[in-house]
Order: sequence, then C-alpha cells, then structure tokens
Amino acid sequence: MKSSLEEMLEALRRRDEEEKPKDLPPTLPSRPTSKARLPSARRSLPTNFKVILSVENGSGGGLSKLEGREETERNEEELGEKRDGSGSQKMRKDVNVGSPYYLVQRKKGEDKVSDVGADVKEIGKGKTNWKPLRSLLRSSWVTRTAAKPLYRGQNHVVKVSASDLLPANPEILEGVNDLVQLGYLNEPSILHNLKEKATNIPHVFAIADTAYNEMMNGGVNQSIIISGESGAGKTETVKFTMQYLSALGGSNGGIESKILETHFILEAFGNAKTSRNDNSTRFGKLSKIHFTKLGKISGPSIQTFLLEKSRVVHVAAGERSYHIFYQFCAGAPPALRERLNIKTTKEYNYLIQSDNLVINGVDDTQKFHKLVEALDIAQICKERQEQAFAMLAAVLWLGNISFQLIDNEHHVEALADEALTSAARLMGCAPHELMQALSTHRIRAAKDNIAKKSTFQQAIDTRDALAKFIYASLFDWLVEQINKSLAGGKRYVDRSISILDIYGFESFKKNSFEQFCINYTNERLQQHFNQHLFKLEQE
Ligand SMILES: Nc1ncnc2c1ncn2[C@@H]1O[C@H](COP(=O)(O)OP(=O)(O)OP(=O)(O)O)[C@@H](O)[C@H]1O
Repeated sequence: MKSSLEEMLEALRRRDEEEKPKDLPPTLPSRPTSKARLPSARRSLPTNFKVILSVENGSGGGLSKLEGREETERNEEELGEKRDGSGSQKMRKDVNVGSPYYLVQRKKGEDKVSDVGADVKEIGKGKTNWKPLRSLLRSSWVTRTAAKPLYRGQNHVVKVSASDLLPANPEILEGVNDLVQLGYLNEPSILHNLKEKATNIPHVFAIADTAYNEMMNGGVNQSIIISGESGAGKTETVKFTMQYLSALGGSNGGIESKILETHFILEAFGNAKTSRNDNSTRFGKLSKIHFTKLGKISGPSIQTFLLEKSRVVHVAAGERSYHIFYQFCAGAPPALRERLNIKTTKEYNYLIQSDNLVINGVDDTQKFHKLVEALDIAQICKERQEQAFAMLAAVLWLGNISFQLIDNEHHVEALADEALTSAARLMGCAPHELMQALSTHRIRAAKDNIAKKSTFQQAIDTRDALAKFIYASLFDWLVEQINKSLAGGKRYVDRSISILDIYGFESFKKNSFEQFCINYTNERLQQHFNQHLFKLEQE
C-alpha cells in the first residue's frame, strides 16, 4: 500500500511528464550530499571545551580528578558512538556538558551489578534510569559495573543511591515533538528529549551549520532561502542564522553587531506596519557573509530588491508608511526641525491616509535616536545625514502639494503654497521649476518631445512618481553607504554564504502591482522547491 507522500510524488511525476512547463526556472546546482536537517554527527571540539572528570571511587574515598591524555581520549569517546569490545552491541553514552543528567543504560546481558555500591542494584533488570548528578559533580558519568567498566582503563565507579534515580523513557520515545507523549515526564527526561529534538528536526542553526560545512569542505558558496508568508518570522530567522555564522566564523560578535546596527537603518527605511506584521519587511534582502579560506568571516555585504515604493504615497487603512517618516517627525531635534521645516505626522497628507500614526509599544522618538547612532556607526557623516533627512522632508511636503484648475479643459497647476516652496527648497530647485514640472507632462510627437498641460490625475501621478523616485533613490544610496562601511575598503574574494530574506506571500483587501510581484516571487520559489526537492527525494 502506498503512503500519501508516495501518491503525491507519483502524481507530481505524472503531471510533469504530461505537461512539461515551457517556463522552466533555472536549474539548481546539484544538491549537497549531506542532509541539511542534520548537523555533522562528529565535529571537532571547541578549543575551550573541557570535561572535568571527577568520580567518587569505589573505595568510598574522596573525589578524584582525571586529566591529561586519558581525559582527552574519553572526551572523544563521549561525543561519538563507540562499539564495545565484542563489537556486537553499540554502547550508548549520553554525556552532555551543559546538563547535569546522564543516562544510565544497561548493556544486554549485564544484569549483575554486584561490584558497584549496593544501592545500584536497585536499578532493576532491563530498566533505564536517570541519575541526576547536579548535587555531586559538574560533569561525570555513571558506570554500572566495576568488573567490566564502561570505559577502558577506568576503575572508578559512582555510588548511586536509588532515591536519586528517576525512570527514563524507552528509546522509541526519544525526540518526540509533543512532550505529552513521554511516559515519564520528569525534568531529565524533558531535557534529554529537547536535546534529541534539536538534532532531529530542521533547525535554523543546523541549516546554517550544514551550509558552513559544505562551504568549507566542498569549497562551494552556499545560499539559504528563507521563505514563508508575511509575519512567519523570516527576518528574525535571518538574525539567528547570522548569529550562528558569526559564532562559527569567529567574529567575536563584532561583525554581527555591526550587521545588526546597519540592519536597523534598513529596517527604519524599508519596514512598515502592515495588517499582518507591525514590522513587515517591504523589500527583498540578500545578505552575504564572506569568509576567508580558513573559515573566518571577512565581512558582510547586502543587496536589496524591489522596495515597495507605492507605500510612500499610498497607505491602506490599519497600516503605516515606512517607519522612518514617523521616527523622523517624532524625534528630529528642534534645530533640524527648523532648518528642514518639519511638522508633526498629522500635518502630512501621505501619512494621514491611515489612522495608524503610532504602533503600540513602539517609541518612535527613541527609535530615531537609535537610527542616528546607527548612521554614525555606518560612517555616514552628519552633513550627509542631514541631506538624507532633507529628502525625507521633501517627500512629505510633496504629498501636501495641491492643484487648481486653470482652464475649461481640466488642466491644472500646482498651488504656490508652503508645501510647494518647502519641497522646492529642500530639493534644491526654484518653486516655479517644480510647479512647471508637476503641472506638465511630456509626450513624444515624431522626433520631438512636447510639454503638455496636465489634468488633475496626471499631475497627481507626476507628483507621486517624483516622491517615490526620491525615496527609492534615498534607499539605494543608503544601501550603498552601508556596504561601503561594512567592507571597509576590503575586496571579498573567497567563500560566502548568502541568506535571502524576501517579503512573504500576502493578500490584502486591495492588492497592487507590488503584491503581484511579491506573490509571483513566492510562487516561483515554491515551484523551485517542488520541482527540485520532491524530485530528488523521489530519486
Ligand atoms: N523566533 C522568534 N522569537 C520571537 N518572536 C518572533 C520570532 N519570530 C518571529 N517573531 C515575532 O513575529 C514578528 C514577525 O516576524 P518577522 O518580522 O520575522 O516576520 P517575516 O516573516 O519577516 O514577515 P514579513 O514577510 O512581513 O517581513 C516579529 O516582529 C516578532 O514579534
């Protein structure tokens, strides 16, 4: 009888054979041989790793400490799996440096424990028990028989009191997703189960680990695509991935914190509150971490895609425009406010399209101060910062420009009011030049470009297009500055891991061209997944 997965795969294969799509996505490089969900089973020990082995010896003497070569050998053994002398049965050793609990497990045919302290006999035949060692030792293990010790060369045993023992679950229940399934729900069982789960289900650290190993061992640059619908947690997952790679790449937190600071700038300018997520990323982001041949991080770089420009001029009910506008209006210091003629958010038409001018629990003033710090860290000088803020103010004032009818043919002209003069000044042009640019449009007749007066809708479209263009250019400029700052003059030549965080699938009451692009991208990614992963699994 076929399983539902087999049936689904067969249906996919049949469909693919019947209708070969003309619009095939580009083929992916061959799949790595290791399983992305599992980190390599055996890895070298961190340099600072040390197990202090202290056991109470059988004679009932004090704690003895074993160090040196013997200890190193044991550490190696503890972390792997080893066969016993007969080679017939796998010995199970769960030694977790971070946990005070160890699994005491009998080998088949090893029922006699007479050489060990009398209490151990209480464990009972064929049963597995936990021995909490918190009160005794920081790390150690328990052996069941001194006559046939678990570790070669080891004559030490731990006396185990039956009252210290807790029942353990059978192996079949190890790593269950739902703790309720555990027969024994004691603390060591839960800790052990969590430890098993961490390595048996897909985990962001395991994926990052595999990418790193593949890059180092296979010498092939890696990509991690983080997908999921809006609000699923992609951006947060990227941060965890970076954290892990930073730890592996030995950046001592330096690179990671620099990346996070610069991400704060991108978040201010590229994230916004939507109906699904208070901090929704409104652009695609490819973060690349570059490594040296030795696997050390040499630096990161960022590439962005398709910023949702329409949000600058149109905000749906319940949403907000980009965070930066609200942070800027709330937090700009008085001198800057005066120089750039900055008002409160309530006075800008682009922002008051939605009632949501604040986000619960978010302090825009404080965020603005943090942003300025991040701009300083990104080495964007104060003069450049003010120019960038001037562009923001210009965008806001553009939204306040209104038009009046000037003839009977529905042609309009921009009103020469505070909005027009402020926007023109901030953009560095004369008010009449901006008025003309907004009130006319150019058409091509034969080989000539002719300026024609605009109707109301044409003038609004021109104004909004200008606002969107300025904002998108500002965003691109910021990304460029951030990359320059992160690179610090270095050229990256060696290996890299790229992490793609794209906007998630979304469907609003009113969807625009951006939603079309966002959802199309997500569909294509899903298609990649189906086509390559399912097919390869099937093979
Ligand atoms: N691992 C996590 N731990 C705690 N909170 C999380 C975690 N992942 C996500 N969240 C919460 O969910 C919110 C949305 O997550 P995130 O912004 O990462 O989603 P997203 O998938 O990137 O969404 P979008 O596609 O809209 O950008 C976060 O602001 C945070 O509050």
